[in-house]
Amino acid sequence: MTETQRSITEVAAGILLDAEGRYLLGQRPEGKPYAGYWEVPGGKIEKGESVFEALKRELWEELGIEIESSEELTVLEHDYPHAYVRLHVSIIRDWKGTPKGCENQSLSWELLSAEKPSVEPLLPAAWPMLERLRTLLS
Ligand SMILES: Nc1nc2c([nH]c(=O)n2[C@H]2C[C@H](O)[C@@H](COP(=O)(O)OP(=O)(O)OP(=O)(O)O)O2)c(=O)[nH]1
Repeated sequence: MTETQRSITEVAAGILLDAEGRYLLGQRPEGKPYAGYWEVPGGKIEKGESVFEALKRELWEELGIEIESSEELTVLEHDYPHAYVRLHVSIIRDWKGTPKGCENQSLSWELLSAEKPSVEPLLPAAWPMLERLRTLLS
Protein backbone atom coordinates (compact mmCIF):
# COMPACT_ATOMS: atom_id res chain seq x y z
CA MET A 1 0.00 0.00 0.00
CA THR A 2 1.35 3.44 -0.83
CA GLU A 3 1.30 6.30 1.68
CA THR A 4 -1.68 8.00 0.01
CA GLN A 5 -3.80 4.84 0.25
CA ARG A 6 -3.33 4.28 3.99
CA SER A 7 -6.61 3.62 5.73
CA ILE A 8 -7.65 5.70 8.71
CA THR A 9 -7.94 4.06 12.14
CA GLU A 10 -10.79 5.74 14.01
CA VAL A 11 -10.14 5.94 17.75
CA ALA A 12 -12.23 7.13 20.70
CA ALA A 13 -10.24 8.65 23.59
CA GLY A 14 -11.77 9.82 26.87
CA ILE A 15 -10.28 12.35 29.28
CA LEU A 16 -11.64 11.53 32.74
CA LEU A 17 -11.70 14.83 34.61
CA ASP A 18 -12.37 14.86 38.35
CA ALA A 19 -13.60 17.65 40.61
CA GLU A 20 -10.02 18.48 41.70
CA GLY A 21 -8.90 19.25 38.15
CA ARG A 22 -7.06 15.98 37.66
CA TYR A 23 -7.17 13.75 34.57
CA LEU A 24 -6.26 10.11 34.12
CA LEU A 25 -3.45 8.59 32.06
CA GLY A 26 -2.85 4.89 31.50
CA GLN A 27 0.28 3.09 30.35
CA ARG A 28 0.00 1.03 27.16
CA PRO A 29 0.41 -2.67 27.92
CA GLU A 30 3.06 -4.98 26.44
CA GLY A 31 2.21 -6.33 23.01
CA LYS A 32 0.63 -3.12 21.64
CA PRO A 33 2.41 -0.60 19.42
CA TYR A 34 4.10 2.01 21.64
CA ALA A 35 3.98 -0.32 24.69
CA GLY A 36 5.04 1.56 27.83
CA TYR A 37 3.90 4.93 26.50
CA TRP A 38 1.26 6.84 28.49
CA GLU A 39 -2.06 7.73 26.90
CA VAL A 40 -5.56 8.92 27.53
CA PRO A 41 -7.80 5.84 27.92
CA GLY A 42 -9.67 4.60 24.85
CA GLY A 43 -9.21 2.47 21.76
CA LYS A 44 -10.31 1.69 18.24
CA ILE A 45 -13.90 2.26 17.21
CA GLU A 46 -15.40 -1.02 15.99
CA LYS A 47 -17.56 -1.34 12.89
CA GLY A 48 -21.07 0.00 13.50
CA GLU A 49 -20.19 1.73 16.79
CA SER A 50 -20.67 5.42 17.52
CA VAL A 51 -17.84 7.33 19.19
CA PHE A 52 -19.74 7.25 22.47
CA GLU A 53 -20.49 3.51 22.24
CA ALA A 54 -16.81 2.78 21.60
CA LEU A 55 -15.78 4.99 24.51
CA LYS A 56 -18.28 3.34 26.85
CA ARG A 57 -17.03 -0.13 25.86
CA GLU A 58 -13.33 0.76 26.05
CA LEU A 59 -13.61 2.44 29.46
CA TRP A 60 -15.45 -0.56 30.83
CA GLU A 61 -12.87 -3.00 29.38
CA GLU A 62 -9.80 -0.96 30.36
CA LEU A 63 -10.86 0.69 33.62
CA GLY A 64 -14.00 -1.09 34.83
CA ILE A 65 -16.03 2.13 34.97
CA GLU A 66 -19.44 2.96 33.54
CA ILE A 67 -20.17 6.22 31.77
CA GLU A 68 -23.54 7.66 30.78
CA SER A 69 -22.43 10.84 29.04
CA SER A 70 -19.45 12.62 27.52
CA GLU A 71 -18.64 16.00 25.97
CA GLU A 72 -16.88 16.20 22.61
CA LEU A 73 -13.59 18.05 22.95
CA THR A 74 -11.81 17.79 19.61
CA VAL A 75 -10.84 15.55 16.69
CA LEU A 76 -7.13 15.10 15.97
CA GLU A 77 -5.23 13.17 13.34
CA HIS A 78 -1.77 11.69 13.68
CA ASP A 79 0.38 9.82 11.18
CA TYR A 80 2.25 7.03 13.01
CA PRO A 81 4.54 4.53 11.29
CA HIS A 82 2.10 1.74 12.26
CA ALA A 83 -1.16 3.56 11.43
CA TYR A 84 -2.82 6.83 10.46
CA VAL A 85 -5.17 7.54 13.36
CA ARG A 86 -8.10 9.91 13.80
CA LEU A 87 -8.77 10.51 17.48
CA HIS A 88 -12.23 11.56 18.62
CA VAL A 89 -11.52 13.06 22.01
CA SER A 90 -14.20 13.49 24.68
CA ILE A 91 -14.29 14.79 28.24
CA ILE A 92 -15.97 12.65 30.89
CA ARG A 93 -16.83 14.24 34.21
CA ASP A 94 -19.11 11.58 35.69
CA TRP A 95 -18.60 7.86 35.96
CA LYS A 96 -19.62 4.95 38.14
CA GLY A 97 -16.91 2.93 39.86
CA THR A 98 -13.24 3.52 40.61
CA PRO A 99 -10.89 3.31 37.61
CA LYS A 100 -8.50 0.36 37.85
CA GLY A 101 -6.03 -1.19 35.41
CA CYS A 102 -8.18 -4.08 34.10
CA GLU A 103 -5.52 -4.92 31.47
CA ASN A 104 -2.78 -4.77 34.13
CA GLN A 105 -1.83 -1.30 32.93
CA SER A 106 -0.55 1.33 35.37
CA LEU A 107 -2.68 4.42 35.92
CA SER A 108 -1.72 7.92 36.96
CA TRP A 109 -3.90 10.88 37.98
CA GLU A 110 -2.34 14.10 36.75
CA LEU A 111 -3.04 17.73 37.59
CA LEU A 112 -4.21 19.67 34.57
CA SER A 113 -2.64 22.81 36.03
CA ALA A 114 0.83 21.19 36.00
CA GLU A 115 3.13 22.15 33.15
CA LYS A 116 3.59 18.51 32.14
CA PRO A 117 2.55 15.06 33.39
CA SER A 118 4.60 13.36 36.12
CA VAL A 119 4.93 10.25 33.90
CA GLU A 120 6.59 9.85 30.51
CA PRO A 121 6.78 9.25 27.61
CA LEU A 122 3.34 10.22 26.36
CA LEU A 123 2.01 9.11 22.97
CA PRO A 124 2.75 11.96 20.53
CA ALA A 125 -0.97 12.52 19.83
CA ALA A 126 -1.80 12.79 23.55
CA TRP A 127 -0.08 16.21 23.84
CA PRO A 128 -2.37 18.28 21.57
CA MET A 129 -5.53 16.97 23.24
CA LEU A 130 -4.23 18.06 26.67
CA GLU A 131 -3.31 21.46 25.25
CA ARG A 132 -6.84 21.79 23.84
CA LEU A 133 -8.34 20.91 27.21
CA ARG A 134 -6.17 23.45 29.06
CA THR A 135 -7.16 26.17 26.60
CA LEU A 136 -10.83 25.32 26.99
CA LEU A 137 -10.75 25.36 30.79
CA SER A 138 -8.44 28.35 31.29
N1 LIG B 1 -6.37 5.41 23.57
C1 LIG B 1 -5.54 6.28 23.03
N2 LIG B 1 -5.01 6.02 21.81
C2 LIG B 1 -4.18 6.94 21.31
C3 LIG B 1 -3.85 8.14 22.00
N3 LIG B 1 -2.99 8.85 21.24
C4 LIG B 1 -2.78 8.14 20.12
O1 LIG B 1 -2.08 8.46 19.20
N4 LIG B 1 -3.49 6.95 20.16
C5 LIG B 1 -3.46 5.95 19.08
C6 LIG B 1 -2.57 4.77 19.43
C7 LIG B 1 -3.21 3.62 18.64
O2 LIG B 1 -2.70 3.63 17.32
C8 LIG B 1 -4.67 4.02 18.60
C9 LIG B 1 -5.46 3.34 19.69
O3 LIG B 1 -5.47 2.02 19.45
P1 LIG B 1 -5.29 0.91 20.58
O4 LIG B 1 -4.26 -0.02 20.08
O5 LIG B 1 -5.11 1.49 21.92
O6 LIG B 1 -6.74 0.35 20.50
P2 LIG B 1 -7.39 -0.97 21.05
O7 LIG B 1 -7.29 -0.94 22.55
O8 LIG B 1 -8.75 -1.02 20.42
O9 LIG B 1 -6.38 -2.02 20.49
P3 LIG B 1 -6.41 -3.51 20.08
O10 LIG B 1 -7.06 -4.23 21.20
O11 LIG B 1 -7.17 -3.53 18.77
O12 LIG B 1 -4.94 -3.77 19.90
O13 LIG B 1 -4.73 5.41 18.84
C10 LIG B 1 -4.39 8.38 23.27
O14 LIG B 1 -4.13 9.38 23.96
N5 LIG B 1 -5.24 7.42 23.73
